[in-house]
Amino acid sequence: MLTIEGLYGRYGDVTVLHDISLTVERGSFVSVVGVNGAGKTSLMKSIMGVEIKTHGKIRLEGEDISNWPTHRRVEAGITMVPEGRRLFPYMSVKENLEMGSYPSRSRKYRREGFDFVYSLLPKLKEREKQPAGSLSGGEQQMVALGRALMSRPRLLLLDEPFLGLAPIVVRQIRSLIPKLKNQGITLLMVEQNVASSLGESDWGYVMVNGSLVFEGKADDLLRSRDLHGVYLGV
Ligand SMILES: Nc1ncnc2c1ncn2[C@@H]1O[C@H](COP(=O)(O)OP(=O)(O)OP(=O)(O)O)[C@@H](O)[C@H]1O
Repeated sequence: MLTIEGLYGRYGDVTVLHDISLTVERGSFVSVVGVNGAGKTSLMKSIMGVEIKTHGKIRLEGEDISNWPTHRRVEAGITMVPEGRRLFPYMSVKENLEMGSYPSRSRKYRREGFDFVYSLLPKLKEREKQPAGSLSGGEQQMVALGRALMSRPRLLLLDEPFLGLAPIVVRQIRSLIPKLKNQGITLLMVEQNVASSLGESDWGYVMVNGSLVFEGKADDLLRSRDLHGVYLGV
């Protein structure tokens, strides 16, 4: 679904991503884990084509999208749930969801988007008239996820979806992952929370200082001493 080869990313003169190569198989769930400042968000932004200047190849189902503008990448089926959710707090849940749809497309298309999101996240239907800012952190994360799903993505990027959430809410969000996979959605998640992300994923990468330093089956990585070394410095 997604192949990245020899990717470098920079802000101005400062290079923060170094020679990244990564593959996400269609229908899989892949995690990239790393500590604060490792470059996880920069990787997500590179795939979406926002903010960061990149050099290297990004391919979606074999097609080179490296130089495509962001809107074209979204139309091709990639969407991102950004770190910190970035909701519009004074707008209703429904209006926030609508922001993830295409105003230019038919009403039927939008209705189908809502049907899809509400079938996966029924609680949002109950809350659709409520201002998004009045919801709990976990519910807001669901709205951010729902907004990303409105465009019916093939590849969903999740940037630290568990940040600041209570363990019970983390479990609720994790339980959605198999449902998303059942809908044919491929997932790439970046997280600091190793247990919550790797635990569910098919394949994992470990990022340190803007480079991917190990990869492997999630279970093997979770047991590896190297991973503990990255996190604990031992
Ligand atoms: N817009 C920007 N301009 C300049 N440098 C940036 C910008 N955004 C991030 N950086 C730098 O790039 C590096 C990687 O940051 P990034 O946000 O990608 O890391 P991260 O792993 O997502 O961290 P966090 O968990 O804190 O979100 C850091 O050194 C950061 O200071």
